[in-house]
Amino acid sequence: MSRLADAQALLDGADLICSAAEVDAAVDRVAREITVALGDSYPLLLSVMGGAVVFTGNLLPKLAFPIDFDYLHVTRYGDDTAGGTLRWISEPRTPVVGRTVLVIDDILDEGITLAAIREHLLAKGAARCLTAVFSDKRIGRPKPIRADFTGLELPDRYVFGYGMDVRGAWRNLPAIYALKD
Ligand SMILES: O=P(O)(O)OC[C@H]1O[C@H](OP(=O)(O)OP(=O)(O)O)[C@H](O)[C@@H]1O
Ligand SMILES: Nc1nc2[nH]cnc2c(=O)[nH]1
Repeated sequence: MSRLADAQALLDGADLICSAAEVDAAVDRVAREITVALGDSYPLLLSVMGGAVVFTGNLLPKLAFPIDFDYLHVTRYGDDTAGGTLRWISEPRTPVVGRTVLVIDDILDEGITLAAIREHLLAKGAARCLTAVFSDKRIGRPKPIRADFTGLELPDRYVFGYGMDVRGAWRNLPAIYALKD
């Protein structure tokens, strides 16, 4: 099959688990919560590439207070559906020393990625490191970190859409889908 046909077959065989309207409502709520918590602190927002790109792009215009913005890039899934070793691809260029930092990511699954990022930023001198995730997967096991702001809880299935890929595809979907178990 071609890559195009492969990608279409993945979507056709998946379940819609969260509509675009539910996604948008969750992002609105998270934006309000972040505004209450951080509106006076001129935070540095760090988006975790590449999955957080859609959440970040929708969240930022809803924050009506001054922020600095930068990104970092780490990955541990690649095109796979199971996580491996965390790889740092790029560090934020903006110094974090003494800053209130808000890390923005698309999904908290086992929590390994976000816990490592938080530890790294605090070790580099961030005064405070908060985290906002678009989604938190109910994995039924303890995680090494809890997000300070969470959009949606998702079932323990491999999900995609709204920034999250399946075999590299479909980050551009406005709703959330899950592969069949
Ligand atoms: O909680 P964990 O089990 O550590 O998984 C969460 C991470 O997995 C995804 O990144 P991925 O490694 O797929 O990179 P990507 O953002 O480029 O897709 C996602 O964007 C999170 O950063
Ligand atoms: N696309 C995607 N990335 C993930 N990273 C960790 N869990 C997931 C998941 O369920 N889907």
